[in-house]
This record gives sequence, structure tokens and C-alpha cells, in this order.
Amino acid sequence: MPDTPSAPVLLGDQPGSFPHSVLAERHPAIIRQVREAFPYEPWQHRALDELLANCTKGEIEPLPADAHDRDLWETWGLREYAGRSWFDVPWLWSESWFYRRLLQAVGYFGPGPWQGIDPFRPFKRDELDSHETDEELAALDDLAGRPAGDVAQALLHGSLWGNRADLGFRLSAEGARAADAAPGLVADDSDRLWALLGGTGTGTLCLVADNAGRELVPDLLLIAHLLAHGRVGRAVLHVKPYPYYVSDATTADVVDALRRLTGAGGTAAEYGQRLWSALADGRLTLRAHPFSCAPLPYEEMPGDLRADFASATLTVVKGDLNYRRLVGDRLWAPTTPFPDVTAYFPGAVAALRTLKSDVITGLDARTEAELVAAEDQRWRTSGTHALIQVRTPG
Ligand SMILES: O=P(O)(O)OC[C@@]1(O)O[C@H](CO)[C@@H](O)[C@@H]1O
Repeated sequence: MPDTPSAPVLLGDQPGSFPHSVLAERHPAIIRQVREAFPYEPWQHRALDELLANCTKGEIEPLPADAHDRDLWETWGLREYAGRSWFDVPWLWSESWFYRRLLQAVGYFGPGPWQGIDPFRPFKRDELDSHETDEELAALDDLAGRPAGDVAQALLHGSLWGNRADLGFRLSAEGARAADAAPGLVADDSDRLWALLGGTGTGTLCLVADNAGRELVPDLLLIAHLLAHGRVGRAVLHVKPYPYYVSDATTADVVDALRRLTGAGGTAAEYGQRLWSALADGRLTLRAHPFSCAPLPYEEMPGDLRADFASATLTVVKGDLNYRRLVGDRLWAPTTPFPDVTAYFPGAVAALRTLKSDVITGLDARTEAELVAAEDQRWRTSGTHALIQVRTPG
């Protein structure tokens, strides 16, 4: 990284810190909610009990010899971290390990009758079927007659603020209340983003998705608009290969979202049909790369994923977790330049994220001072602020 001193990697070992609260409180709450949402069998209840004890008080255990992904996890750090407390290894690693272990506990990886049953599906479905989603889709009809540039900007903001609808965040928030209405962009490179999507109609957009439901729907609408208006010729949507961080989007969630759009009537259905056709004729493709659920920063991405991003006109990276992985899950000084910490990225990259963890880069000193004066450090994790940051190579 050019002249950028490094910063400490976030661990979950400090009581009172946000990472510690995720490991000590959020994870047990997620186990409880998943258990209540499914008519699980005795072996699954036992496995969930064991996971609850292990993730709060135990040590990281090796995977069984026959686990399908044992080699992968060993290269991702399991060999080094086995035997250590969940609280003493990188926080990003512990969190990813939690979702891997939760899926194992409920039989997701099989073989058996529970193979492939997404433990977060009831929460995702509720959100997709909600009245709020109805309202957001109906609002598209009002946008229909507006100039294309205005529609594009509205859809970009829909995709950005859709990131606030993160179920892991809300399931464990006290009383699952909605975040306070105090939005504010702390960095806005949207002009540079639009300059990259200039409209020759030949470029490729990679969009690295985050949450399903009320985030994925506006992501899809944005892709549909960019394709329809020739701002890009192709789009590649990266989703997770298995359920992750409660609401992260998988292929099944893309299918649900598209069916929701096409069934909604009005303008929403037109967008849905366009995306359906784009999938059929290859202008829109899906990827579910194993590294999308890796407990590692993107700087360590494998060659095939690197090549994918390198061939894109722009890669849009959505959400808080992806931001942590993009810039490195470290306690950076907030004014650390975003282009410096993403210099390794193979091509132009844009981050669209609401702030829900301590990691932040690319602020100007004045913005940081104003945020601290108004909210102490709460702005980092409250989900009420957002950013659009862009780095172009060269
Ligand atoms: O990536 P997303 O959906 O925007 O947010 C994920 C999140 O809720 O999970 C982590 C804590 O578990 C934090 O990084 C962040 O708050």
C-alpha cells in the first residue's frame, strides 16, 4: 500500500467494543432466533447448544476429516487458529467461522433431509413480502416519467440506503427497532462513479451484492436501469455460495427477488422482466465464488476472482462487511486515503455502504471532526451514515 502505515487488525477481545458485542451478544441472539424459526429435530437442538457454548466460551475446533471444505478453511487460517479462543483471532475470521458452524449445526451441508435449507430464509421472506417492500416498488411508478439521469441517481441512492436493511443488524438490535432517521453521506464520489459508467454500452459492471430483500431489490433495479440505458453492456452479480451474515444474498434470494418484481405489476414488473431476459440472453450473469464467504480481506483474493474484477469497467462493492474486506478489517485513521488502501484492487472499484462497524477510511478531517463533535464515535456503527467512495487505477 503506497506510503500508508498499517493499522491494528480488529479483534473481539475488548469487552465494551462493538466486535466483542457481536461475538458475545449478537451470535447467541442469532442462534436463539434461528432455533425459534424452525421445527428443528433433537440432533439440531443439541448441535445448536454445543455451538452456543463453544462460540461464547470455547476454542475454535478443527473441522471433521470428511468436511467438504476442510482444505479450504485450513488454507484460510483454521490450521493457525484451531485451539484459540473465538475472541483472540481476527474478528472477521471469527464471524465467518460462526456462520460456517451454524450451517453445519442445522444440517445445511448434509447429507440428509435438511441439506440446503437456509436457516435465515423465514427472515428474508418476511422482509421481501413486507409492506415496506410494496411501498418501495410502488414508488418506481412515480419515477417512470423522469429524466434517465435522475432515475439513475435515485436508484443509486436506493441501492446505497438499502444497505441499512441488514437483518443481522436488526435482529440483534434492541427491540429490532429501525435505525434513527439521521441519514448523511460522509463521502460522495458519485460523480466519479457516473463518469466511469459513461454509456458506450459495451462495458461490464461487477456488483458484489450484500443483503437479500430490501437491499438486493434496489441493486437489481439499478442493474436493470444501467443495462436498459446502455451505460453498461453486461453485468455480473456476485452472490454468496451459502447463507451468511443472516441476510446475505444467495442465488435462491436472487430468484425470490426477481419473482417478487415480476409479480408486483407496474414499473417494478417491467424491471423484473428486463432482468429475466438479461439472464436468459447472457447480459446478466451470476457468480457464487467460494471466496465470497472467506474470512479474509479481498487483498488475498484468488487469481480467478481477480481476473473477473480486472475485466470489469467498474466493480461496485456493497455493504459494511464487504467494505471491511475491501479496505482491510483494521482500525484505520478515518482520514487514511481510500485509494491507498484499495490500491491492490484489480480495476476501478466503488464502495456503497452504510456505516455499521468501526472500519472507516477516506474521510476529510473536517467531516470526521463534525461527526465526532455531534455523536462521539456512534456514527461509526449506528447505520445512519453512508458513503460512496471510488478508486480508479492509474
Ligand atoms: O455487510 P452488512 O450487511 O452491511 O453489515 C454486516 C454487519 O451487520 O455485520 C457486521 C457485524 O456482525 C458488521 O460489519 C455490520 O454491522
